[in-house]
Amino acid sequence: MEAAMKPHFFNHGRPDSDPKEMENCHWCQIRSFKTHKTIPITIVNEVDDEVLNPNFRFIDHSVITDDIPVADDSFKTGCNCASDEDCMYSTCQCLEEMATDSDEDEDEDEDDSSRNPGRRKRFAYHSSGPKAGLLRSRILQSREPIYECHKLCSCSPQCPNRVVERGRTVPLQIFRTKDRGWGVRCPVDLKKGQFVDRYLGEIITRKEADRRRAEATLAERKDVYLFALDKFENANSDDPLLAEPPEVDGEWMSGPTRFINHSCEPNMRIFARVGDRADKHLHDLALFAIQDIPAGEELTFDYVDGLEELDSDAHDSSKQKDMTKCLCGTKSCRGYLW
Ligand SMILES: C[S@@+](CC[C@H](N)C(=O)[O-])C[C@H]1O[C@@H](n2cnc3c(N)ncnc32)[C@H](O)[C@@H]1O
Repeated sequence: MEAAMKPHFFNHGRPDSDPKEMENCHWCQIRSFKTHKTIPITIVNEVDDEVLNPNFRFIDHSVITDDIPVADDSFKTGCNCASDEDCMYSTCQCLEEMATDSDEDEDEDEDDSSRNPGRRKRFAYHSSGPKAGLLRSRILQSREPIYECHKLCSCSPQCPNRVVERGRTVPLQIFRTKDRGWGVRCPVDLKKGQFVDRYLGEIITRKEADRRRAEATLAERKDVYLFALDKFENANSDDPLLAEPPEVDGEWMSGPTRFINHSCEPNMRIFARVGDRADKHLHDLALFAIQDIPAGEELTFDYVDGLEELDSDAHDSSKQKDMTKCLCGTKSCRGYLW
């Protein structure tokens, strides 16, 4: 690892540095992100001599491939709330499809519908006090999508309904585990309901994802990095992208979340987050802490969260021989990843 870092720390930045070498350097890639000074991504290996695959590239936003249509700006709409505060209430157009209002939320400590009966908070987050900006418990326990304001809305970038939109706010560290390759931890404490980061990658058609799966020598290896954007999948939809949703491939380009390992007792969960509803098929995969996570604890999520077929395969002895053994080490470990 030290040898791999040397060219970066001694050469990159000099006027005579090889631009190609710098382009392929992981440290140059992560240092180029505008968040690097305040919330850096770091890479450490205190276990062995492994380095990250040199063909992997760090990116700070997903790359939409040419085959994926993006809605024309004329089809996009934002809310026209008069103030940022208005974006918390059911009157905000961005929240029309949020399932229910917040007064059903047991731990909602700040709902003012009793004081102000015409206005019911509907957005996904707590709005004030120590929990401000954290996902509300009812949503945290559900698998409901999160609808947020975005850049075409009339509200400001500080709008309380733009948590994922504003991006990662905590540093992350990629570290070498003893038995599961690389993993990820956060050097600061995370709170239950706190947004951590998006899962990034190349956004490709399902057809292309199937082609890549078939091309990979071991299909299981490829599946590890492919996530379908299927929250709104509807086989009968006239919209081909909802009938056959795209997938995100994080194998060769992604952010730090691509190195997060699986646990059968995870401390995070992925939520579908929608910005502009015209681009629903391109919803974000947003990772949130589902419990308080102390600084330095490994971050994990359940790779088969809600996928009953894979879950039952893990208990089927005839299928187990072809499955990857799970080493999460938790009490409720299913024994196999997939
Ligand atoms: C998305 S990658 C996570 C990063 C990976 N550890 C690496 O070094 O690139 C998924 C792969 O990590 C390993 N992995 C993740 N969670 C695991 C677990 N609970 N038990 C065993 N292996 C795991 C498996 O090899 C799996 O195919």
